[in-house]
Amino acid sequence: MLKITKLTRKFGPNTAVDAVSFTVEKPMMIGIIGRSGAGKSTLLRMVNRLTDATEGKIEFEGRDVTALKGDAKRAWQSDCAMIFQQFNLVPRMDVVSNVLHGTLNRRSTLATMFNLYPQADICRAIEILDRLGIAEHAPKRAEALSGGQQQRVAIARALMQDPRIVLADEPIASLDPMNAQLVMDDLRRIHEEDGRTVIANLHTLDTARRYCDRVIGMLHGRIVFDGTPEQLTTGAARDIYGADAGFSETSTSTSIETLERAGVRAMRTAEAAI
Ligand SMILES: Nc1ncnc2c1ncn2[C@@H]1O[C@H](COP(=O)(O)OP(=O)(O)OP(=O)(O)O)[C@@H](O)[C@H]1O
Repeated sequence: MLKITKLTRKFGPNTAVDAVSFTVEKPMMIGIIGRSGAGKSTLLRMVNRLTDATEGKIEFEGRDVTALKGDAKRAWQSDCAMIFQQFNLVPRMDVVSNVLHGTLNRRSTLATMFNLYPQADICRAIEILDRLGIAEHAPKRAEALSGGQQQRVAIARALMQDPRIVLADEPIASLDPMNAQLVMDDLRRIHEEDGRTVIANLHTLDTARRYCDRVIGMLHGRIVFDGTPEQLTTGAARDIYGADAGFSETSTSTSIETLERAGVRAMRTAEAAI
């Protein structure tokens, strides 16, 4: 369904992404790992068409995504929603309006100017927030929510676009371990329950191993590993991080503790009461 061929992005003399090729045949959850500057963000931004490729091709179900312009490009950006490390919400706007922003690409300028949202969209936004366990925060300003809650609002905004692919650029890098787990659980559910492909840049090995069906490792803009979590041995990780024999996995660990599902549910219930 998604085919990336020799995708390259140069910034002046620096090649951020260097002839990257991979194919996603069926919906799955993919983690992209690698040290800082390996090219992970640039790769995701090219897939979403936020950044133009210098060379190479992106195809989705036979369609050349790299060639899309105007409305067709915006439609593609709805099909592959993006989630960012810093949530990118409008802080002073209420949660439900932030979620409704996910429909921006298919609304008229006039409707956007006057903040006119169809009733059906408002109901859907609340349903999505409810599914993510944060419906009770719908009227609050986004800035009043915790980081973990804000990232779940960002996920809700992405789901509002009904995307085929969800691209997440370091979605848990700013979160504490418990909230990181909630967000990763949500991304996994979005894949399993909705059949959406999730591609997430992750800065820690343990998260990639635990949540992903497939892990892609990048080093200096190139793919140096593409396999299952089981194939991601310490030796393979050492190659990805370009580390010497003293490489330690703990330096790439989030220490996400294994929280019992009941514990997570208890936290969600407590949050609902706030
Ligand atoms: N807009 C830009 N202009 C110039 N250079 C850039 C730009 N964006 C990225 N780069 C460079 O491209 C390389 C890859 O950056 P990128 O952000 O994709 O890496 P990354 O693996 O996502 O790293 P991090 O985890 O730190 O975000 C880096 O050398 C970076 O400095």
